[in-house]
Amino acid sequence: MAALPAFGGLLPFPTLSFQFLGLLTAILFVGGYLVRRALLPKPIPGVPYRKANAEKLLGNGLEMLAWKKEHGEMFGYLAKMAVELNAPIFQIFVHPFGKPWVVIADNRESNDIMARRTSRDFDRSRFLGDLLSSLSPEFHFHMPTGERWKSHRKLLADTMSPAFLSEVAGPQMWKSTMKAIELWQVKERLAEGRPFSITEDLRKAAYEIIWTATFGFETGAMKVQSDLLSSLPKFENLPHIDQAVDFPAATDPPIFKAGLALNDALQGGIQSLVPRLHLFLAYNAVPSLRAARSLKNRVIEGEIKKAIEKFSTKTDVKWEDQNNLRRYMKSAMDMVIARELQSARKEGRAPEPLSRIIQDELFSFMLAGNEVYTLVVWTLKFLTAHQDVQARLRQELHDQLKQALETGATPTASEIGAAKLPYFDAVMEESLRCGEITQTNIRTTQRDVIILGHHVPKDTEVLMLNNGPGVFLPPLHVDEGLRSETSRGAVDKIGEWDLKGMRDFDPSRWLVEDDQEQISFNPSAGPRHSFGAGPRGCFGRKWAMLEVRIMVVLIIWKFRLEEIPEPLGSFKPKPGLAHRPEMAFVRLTAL
Ligand code: HEM
Repeated sequence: MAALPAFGGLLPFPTLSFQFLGLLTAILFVGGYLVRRALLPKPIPGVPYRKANAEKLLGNGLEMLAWKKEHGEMFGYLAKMAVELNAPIFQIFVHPFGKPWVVIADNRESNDIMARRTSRDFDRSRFLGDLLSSLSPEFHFHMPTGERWKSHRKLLADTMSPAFLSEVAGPQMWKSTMKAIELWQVKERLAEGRPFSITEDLRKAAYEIIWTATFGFETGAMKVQSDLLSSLPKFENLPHIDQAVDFPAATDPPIFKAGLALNDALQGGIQSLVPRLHLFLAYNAVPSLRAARSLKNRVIEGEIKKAIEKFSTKTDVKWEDQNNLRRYMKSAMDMVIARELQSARKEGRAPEPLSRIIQDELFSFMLAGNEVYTLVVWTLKFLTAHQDVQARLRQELHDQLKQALETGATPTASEIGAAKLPYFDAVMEESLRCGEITQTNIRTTQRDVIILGHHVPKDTEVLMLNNGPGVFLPPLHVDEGLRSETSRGAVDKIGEWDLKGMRDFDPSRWLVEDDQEQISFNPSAGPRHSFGAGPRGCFGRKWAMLEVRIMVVLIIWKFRLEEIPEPLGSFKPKPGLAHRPEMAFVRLTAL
C-alpha cells in the first residue's frame, strides 16, 4: 500500500504529459515549419526558377556540387538550367541564407549590362571583395567604380602603353619564355619521344614571366629546374613510348614559392561559406602563409627602394619616347615608381612610392596574370588535338616572320609583337572560347533594375554565362521589346554563330575574307566576353595578349606538338578557381 500514494501521486502525470507532449509536438511542428519556411530560398518574384529547388533548404547547392563532381566544373549546370527552363534570365539559390543569384544566358544583354549599364545599375561584384581584400586590400579589382578605383588604375596606366609593352615588358617576357623553352629542350631530349606533363612548367613559366616583367628580376624558378635536369645522365628504364615520363622537380626559390602559396590560398576562400573570414584567418593565422606574406612584402619593398634610388635624380624621363624608356625602365615597377616621383614633384607633394597601394597593385599583377597560364595550357592542348590547325598556324608564322626563318634566328619580341597574324589571333580567341577561360562574368545590382523585362532588386549578384546559349548552344528566344534600349540599339554589332558545329574548336569562325581573298581576324564575329567588357573589363588585356603571343609563338616555332594517346589528351576540367584542364601533356619534337 505504501506504493499507492506514490502510484496515485503519479496517476495525473501521464494525463498531463500526453497533453503536454501533444502541445509540445504541435509547437515543434509549427515552429519547425516556420523555421524551415524562414530558411527556404526566397525567390525574386517574376524571375523564372525551378520550383523543386525553392523547396529545398540548400536550393540548387547540392545539384551544383554533384554536377561539379561529375564534370569537373560548375557552370555547365547553369547552361543546362537555362535550356531546361527555356529562360534567358532565371534565378538559382546558392547559399542557405543568402539571396538568390540571377543568371543571364543572353550575350547581347550581358554585353549591355557590362558595357553600358555600369556603374549606376551594375557594378563590381561584392564577392570579389570578400576574396581579395585580405591579401590585397588596395588592389582595384575588387573596388566599386569611383574615384578611388580610378586613381589606382591611373597609377598603373603606363604599364599598358604601347611603348612600355613593346620596349620593356615584351623583351622581359621573351627572355623568360626562352628559359622555359630551354627547360623543355632538356626534357624533350631526356623523354626520347615520350609525353610529359607541362602543367607545372607552364604555371611556373607564366608566373616567372609576369614576375620578371613586373619587378625586373627573375626569381630563378625556371633556371633551377633546367640546371637540375641538365645535370642528369640519359634516363635508364624509360616507360613505354605512349606513357608519360616523370621528371624530378627542383626546389623553387623562396620568393617564388611564397607568391604561389599566397595565390593558391585564394582557392580555400572560393570554397568557403564565409570567404572573407576564411581568408582573413588563413593569411593572418596560418604560419606558412604569414611567413610567405612577410617575405613577399620585404622583397617588394626592397625592390621599390632600389627603384627610388634610381629615379630620384632622374627628371628627364620622356614617357612616349621609346629609346628613353628602353634606357631607363626595366619593369612595370620602374614605370610606376618613376611616375609617382614625377607626379609628386609636379604636384608639390611628398611622394609615396612605398605606399600599400603601390605594393598591392604591383603584386596583384601576379594574381591577374594567372589567367595567362590557363590560356596557354588550353591552347597547347587544342593545338595538339587539332594537328591541322597547328600546321596552318606554324605556316602563318613562317610566312610572316620570314627573316627569322631564313636566317635560322628566333623571332624577337618586337618582331612577334608587330607581325600581322590573323590566324594566330583567331586561334587565341577560339582557345579562350572553347577553353571557357571565363565561364561567367559577374556584377552586383546597385539599385532595383529591369533585366529582360524582369524586376531585379538592389544588391543582387548577376551572373552572365559565357558557356551556354549563343556560345555552345542555340540562343534562346528573347522578345526585342523586353530588351533595354541600348541593347536594342546594339542588334547588329556582334555576329552569331552557325548552329552547326557551335561546340567545335574551329578558329576559322573568327576569320573573314575580303574581295582580294585577304584573310583578316574579325573580333566581332561572335560573342566574346573572356576579358569582360566596359569600364570594368580586364585592365591587363593588352599585356595578356602580348604575353600569350610571345609564349605560344616561341613554343610553336621551337617545337612540334605531336599527337598524344587518348587518356593523356583528356579535355576534362579540374575543379578549381579557374576553368583549367585536369591534365596537360605534350609529346615534343624540337624543330
Ligand atoms: C588570358 C588572360 C586574362 C584573362 C582571360 C583575364 C580576364 C579578366 C576578366 C574576365 C576580368 C573581369 C572583367 C569584368 O568584370 O568585366 C579581368 C579584370 C582584370 N584583369 Fe584580367 N585577365 C587576364 C590577364 C590579365 C593580366 C595579365 C593582368 C595584369 C597584368 C590583368 C589585370 C586585370 C585587372 C587589374 C582587372 C580588374 C579591372 C578593374 O576592375 O578595373 N588581367 N580580367
